Amino acid sequence: MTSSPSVSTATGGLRSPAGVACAAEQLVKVYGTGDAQVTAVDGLSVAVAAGAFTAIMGPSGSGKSTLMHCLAGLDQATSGRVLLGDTDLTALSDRELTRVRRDRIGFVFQSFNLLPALTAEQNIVLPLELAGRRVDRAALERIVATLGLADRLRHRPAELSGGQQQRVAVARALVTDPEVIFADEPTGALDIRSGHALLATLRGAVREQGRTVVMVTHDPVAASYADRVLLLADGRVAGDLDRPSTDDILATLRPLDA
Ligand SMILES: Nc1ncnc2c1ncn2[C@@H]1O[C@H](COP(=O)(O)OP(=O)(O)OP(=O)(O)O)[C@@H](O)[C@H]1O
Repeated sequence: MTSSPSVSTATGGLRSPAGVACAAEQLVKVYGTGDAQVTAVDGLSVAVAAGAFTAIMGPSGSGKSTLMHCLAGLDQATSGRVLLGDTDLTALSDRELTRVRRDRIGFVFQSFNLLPALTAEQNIVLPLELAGRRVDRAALERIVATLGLADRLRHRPAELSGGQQQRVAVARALVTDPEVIFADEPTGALDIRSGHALLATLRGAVREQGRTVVMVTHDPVAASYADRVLLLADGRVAGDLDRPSTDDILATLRPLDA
């Protein structure tokens, strides 16, 4: 199966950028040199729809993290283009890329990545402070209320459960109102209940607030929260599922894992 022609083109041309939050065009990422050379992403083209929840799945080593890191401007492409809106990230200087990551992208990592010395609230508003932006108290209160964190704001990460810490990380990703939120195994360190609550929150952010979320996951149940599941194998798109069930995902993954 190849990627859906309505959202990506095999030739890498994005004819209609409207509604596309970010895209890879003929993206190649090679690590190392000589015998140690690994092609992690192999000429992949995909467009991620704005206002949608996209999951990226695939066997270990299929290039999921590499693709996400390139889309998020955390890793440099070897060739091809990476677009965030109309901005070609591959054409930016390091300084410009840092600014794009800070101002236009939100991140949620498996390991929460909260600063232990700061309270939950200080962690949440940190990206705004780093960018020299004003904290919009009303927007902050809305995000905090949606995530059920209102009575936890003065606590430090060590005083919070894993699920609460990850909700703080999601609040931190939402607070700058980024164009895309990238989540790397966001439920990997959570128990099942907290994991489902977090996924429901991410899905709510997409459905109710029109946010765009791209999530790498190994978990077919987590991926079933997404509007679209991209399956990678050997650095290429090997499947592209529209609102799949967990069973659909398992059936498509099985031959790739073999
Ligand atoms: N910094 C690096 N240096 C060298 N090789 C790398 C580097 N990062 C990734 N790779 C290689 O690139 C390939 C794709 O890795 P990547 O982490 O993107 O896969 P993945 O699908 O996210 O895997 P996993 O599910 O195990 O996290 C793998 O063969 C990996 O060993």
